[in-house]
Amino acid sequence: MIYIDIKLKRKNFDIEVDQVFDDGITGIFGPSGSGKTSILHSISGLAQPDTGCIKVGKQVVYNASENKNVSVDKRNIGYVFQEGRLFPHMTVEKNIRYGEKRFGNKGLGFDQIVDMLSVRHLLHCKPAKISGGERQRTALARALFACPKLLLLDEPFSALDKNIRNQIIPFLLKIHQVLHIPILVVSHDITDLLKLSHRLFLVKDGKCIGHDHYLQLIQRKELSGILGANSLLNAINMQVTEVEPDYGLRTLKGVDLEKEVTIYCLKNRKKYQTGEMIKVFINADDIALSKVYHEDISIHNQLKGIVTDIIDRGHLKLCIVDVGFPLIVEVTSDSVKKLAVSKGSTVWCLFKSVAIDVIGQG
Ligand SMILES: Nc1ncnc2c1ncn2[C@@H]1O[C@H](COP(=O)(O)OP(=O)(O)OP(=O)(O)O)[C@@H](O)[C@H]1O
Repeated sequence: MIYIDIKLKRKNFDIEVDQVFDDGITGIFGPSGSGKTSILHSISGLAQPDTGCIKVGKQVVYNASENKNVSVDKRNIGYVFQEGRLFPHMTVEKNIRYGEKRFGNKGLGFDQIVDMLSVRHLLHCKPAKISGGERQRTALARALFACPKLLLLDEPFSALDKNIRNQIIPFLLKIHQVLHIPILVVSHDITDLLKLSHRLFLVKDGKCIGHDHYLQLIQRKELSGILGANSLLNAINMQVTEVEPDYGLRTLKGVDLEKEVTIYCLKNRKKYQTGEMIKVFINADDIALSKVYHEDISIHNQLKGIVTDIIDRGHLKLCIVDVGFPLIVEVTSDSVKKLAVSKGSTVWCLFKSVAIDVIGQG
């Protein structure tokens, strides 16, 4: 847990945050200049709040009233910046081992970290000779080797293209699975954040305007300005149950759901194996609604569900359909009227097997 109750003067406004972050992965999202980095800097010790208190796990790292301000290197917090900030004159190995001298290593061993982040083959290279994604993995390995109690990631993907981002995300999920430490990630791309976590912390003008599950946040009309500008995304944990090698068609089963949900996915880029845990992403506007099941149709996925909520977005409506998990479906208001869909209606949610994006969970 991270407890943060601080005030910090900035040029155009004051940062005022009074929040508790759980031990999961939290995505921090907000307009440029809204104070996201200032909040991470306050937690890490790179900025000193004017008043308040910050506690990371059991350790009070800052308390203005007691004049307590633990220095950056004693806070045991891993911080990974946008461009990794590796030492250019050191090899990947020396970069990773750098934290050891200052903090010691009481957590994962060098080999375990190197294998977890797949950087063993790079150990003798200098940062200039490796790719952006490899540099970010090295920066993550260096942060982990210092055995942090908390990991802060400030725009860790922004210098990377989409394919490389999708390669880094499974490493972050794996880090969280293995270490169970809280991770706060700042990104201007909500899709990246949702690939990592459902929990979002929304910031505007230095204040928290929402800190909740994505599904709860999109239901709040006043947040549509900040969240509505982005394509809404469904993110579901699933397991591969069957692989059809000839067609690349995979059957995926929902994990920890009330009822079994099977969807079909066509992904040839990576060969996922039966039994593998993956995350599945479907854009809300790639899903169509129907009041009937269609026998003769090429669309592979038709999930039956009950509409639990309809959120008004002007000429668009967000239908939340319980198909075993809450599926967000974006359709025009006109379609909702034509189909006479309302709360409690039974509907089929249709989406093509190619409309699904998938990342492994490591
Ligand atoms: N050291 C500082 N002293 C005073 N004001 C600052 C300082 N650093 C940043 N600011 C201002 O505080 C505000 C918040 O900046 P911050 O970098 O925290 O926002 P951000 O949400 O991370 O922005 P971005 O998404 O563009 O990186 C901005 O208006 C910025 O100009």
